[in-house]
Amino acid sequence: MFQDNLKELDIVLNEEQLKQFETYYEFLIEYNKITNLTAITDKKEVYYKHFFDSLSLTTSLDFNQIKNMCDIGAGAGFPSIPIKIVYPHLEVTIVDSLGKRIKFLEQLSEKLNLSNINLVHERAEIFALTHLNSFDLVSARAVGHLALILELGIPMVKPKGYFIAPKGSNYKEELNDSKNALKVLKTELIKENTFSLPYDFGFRSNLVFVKKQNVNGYPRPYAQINKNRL
Ligand SMILES: C[S@@+](CC[C@H](N)C(=O)[O-])C[C@H]1O[C@@H](n2cnc3c(N)ncnc32)[C@H](O)[C@@H]1O
Repeated sequence: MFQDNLKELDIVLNEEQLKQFETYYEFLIEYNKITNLTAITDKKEVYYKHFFDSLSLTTSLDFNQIKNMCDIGAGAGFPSIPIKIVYPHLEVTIVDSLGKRIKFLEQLSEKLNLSNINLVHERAEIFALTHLNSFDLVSARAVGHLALILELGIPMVKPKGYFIAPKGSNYKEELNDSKNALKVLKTELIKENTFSLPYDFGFRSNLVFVKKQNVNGYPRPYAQINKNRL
């Protein structure tokens, strides 16, 4: 059962939070019939591949010490909305380039009674330019190669703040290909939290980085990022 499995993550949900996850699931499935949000619709799979997987980030850092978080390309809200349900004190900013996903998130936030949440329809590389050094934590799940998401996200992280990249089984290769990005962005890998989702739903690795100091000139315009990855 979801509640029992969450003990692995040191999470105990109260009645209200359990209901929020139920509402999240129901609204996601309903909205998914008219707008493409997720290919995963089976209830157990949504609870583990989306909710549990998102919440797994919380074992990597002490989230009580995190005040604000930016989630790049959250799509249907992963990983930041499940985290926000469990840590309501967090100020969450979601930046997604697809307006229909932001519209879904606006309605979802209302249904879940979430406050202190900013939903921005914008490309991250544009949004970042006006939000440099602003967040305690930035994350991006399933948005692209590690070097790409580091370039989009690290400029927004406060110096000494964190970036978490949830990755799959090819994480070592991506890390290897991101050595230059880490050097240029003055960022260091501090943890590799590897685990398997319950019920054999897959292998995951949450890569935790710390930004050592401010860095100027990033992110570059998207055409440049795409043409010449760091
Ligand atoms: C595959 S979905 C992943 C959604 C969610 N993070 C998850 O794990 O289920 C990628 C999302 O990133 C958004 N995206 C891709 N590139 C982006 C960019 N440069 N800036 C903002 N959002 C972006 C897309 O619109 C999409 O919603």
